[in-house]
Amino acid sequence: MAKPVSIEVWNPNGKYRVVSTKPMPGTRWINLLVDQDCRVEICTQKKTILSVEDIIALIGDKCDGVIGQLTEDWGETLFAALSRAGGKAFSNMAVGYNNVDVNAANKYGVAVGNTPGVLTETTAELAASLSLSAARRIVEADEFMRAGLYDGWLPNLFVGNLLKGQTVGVIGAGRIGSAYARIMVEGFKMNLIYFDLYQSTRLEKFVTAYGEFLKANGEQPVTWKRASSMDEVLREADLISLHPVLDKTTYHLVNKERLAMMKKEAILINCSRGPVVDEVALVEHLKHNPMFRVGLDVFEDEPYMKPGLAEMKNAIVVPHIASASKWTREGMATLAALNVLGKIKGYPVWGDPNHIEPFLNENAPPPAASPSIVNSKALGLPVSKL
Ligand SMILES: NC(=O)c1ccc[n+]([C@@H]2O[C@H](COP(=O)([O-])OP(=O)(O)OC[C@H]3O[C@@H](n4cnc5c(N)ncnc54)[C@H](O)[C@@H]3O)[C@@H](O)[C@H]2O)c1
Ligand SMILES: O=C(O)[C@H](O)CO
Repeated sequence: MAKPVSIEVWNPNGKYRVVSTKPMPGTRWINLLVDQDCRVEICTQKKTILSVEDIIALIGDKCDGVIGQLTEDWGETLFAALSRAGGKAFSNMAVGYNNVDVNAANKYGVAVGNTPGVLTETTAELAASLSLSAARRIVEADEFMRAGLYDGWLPNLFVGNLLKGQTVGVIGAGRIGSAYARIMVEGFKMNLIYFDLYQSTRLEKFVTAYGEFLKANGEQPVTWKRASSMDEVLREADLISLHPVLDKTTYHLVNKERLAMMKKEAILINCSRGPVVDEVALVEHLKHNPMFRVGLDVFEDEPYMKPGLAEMKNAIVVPHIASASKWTREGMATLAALNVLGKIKGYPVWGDPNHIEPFLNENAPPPAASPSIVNSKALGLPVSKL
């Protein structure tokens, strides 16, 4: 795209120019920017993934801030272009920001925003959906019905895994990993084993309390265990869900050797980032272990799947939709816009990215702060006292 050919403009005479590389759900995010004297330009180009050149064309000669997407390569070239245009504000419309070279942003004094918290339960619910779909072979059974193959009930038709009393493993018990763990423990009475670099005390207290409730009511209590290593989780769990950030320490965290550690009939779920799993090794493992199942929302080379994965009946694959609920996506757009607006207006940074609810209350003006700036310390940005 040499020059942006399709742009939707709001508040053309606004003092500040904010570019959004994609249309985003809802209109609150636009109104919040327009109300603060921003001209909002939304790229409506049909191209799904914009190139660096496309985005440079969008930035142009004067741009105060950009709202971008996790599919875009935000590094030296784009932050230099934004800086040349006078811009100091960028936000990913995502909580993950592995597509952003934060050191390059620091070099140009550009704030990097992300959207934590608003997608926690939505993502955890999708991971739970994939867990159940894999355990009970829902997709295979649906295809069977639609193919007209059903000719009556049979004792062994699509027999799957019972989750109750089994062990659920979580790798990365942060916001989403903890929310997923609670769903699977409370909803299906599973026992938890988790591995994280940090202790998840709140999650441990929840499982303990729920176990005490069950015991007091004559039921088998649930248990929790903090594993000393990721391998311990892989060996012990019947169902494992991956929720770490993607960085150089988690790239191919699940590889051929670790897949071999897992139970032959285990279920692996990945709603974090595709490169956390060696997908080539995963396809081989699925081929040689027909009772092993996966549920994948993310892929190593999105939008492509590694050869062979699409043919695997023991794999459920969906196109990176874990945060795709209306409320969450509109909230992500709002947080991303407020990150950019906050930097433009010189607001401080919100002090607690785990409690961003005040920014999502549609009946009240948002706090005069940027919800979540990942390089606020590096840029020496003030923290809100609100
Ligand atoms: N598929 C989707 O649509 C979707 C939606 C939301 C988030 N995500 C991904 O999920 C990630 C987690 O989001 P979150 O809000 O829970 O973040 P978070 O920061 O709250 O949790 C991430 C956790 O990973 C842990 N961790 C980091 N390195 C680890 C390692 N080597 N081993 C084990 N644990 C490790 C951290 O300690 C932290 O507790 C995001 O970074 C994003 O990439 C994907
Ligand atoms: O990191 C994220 O937020 C997801 O991948 C998209 O919602």
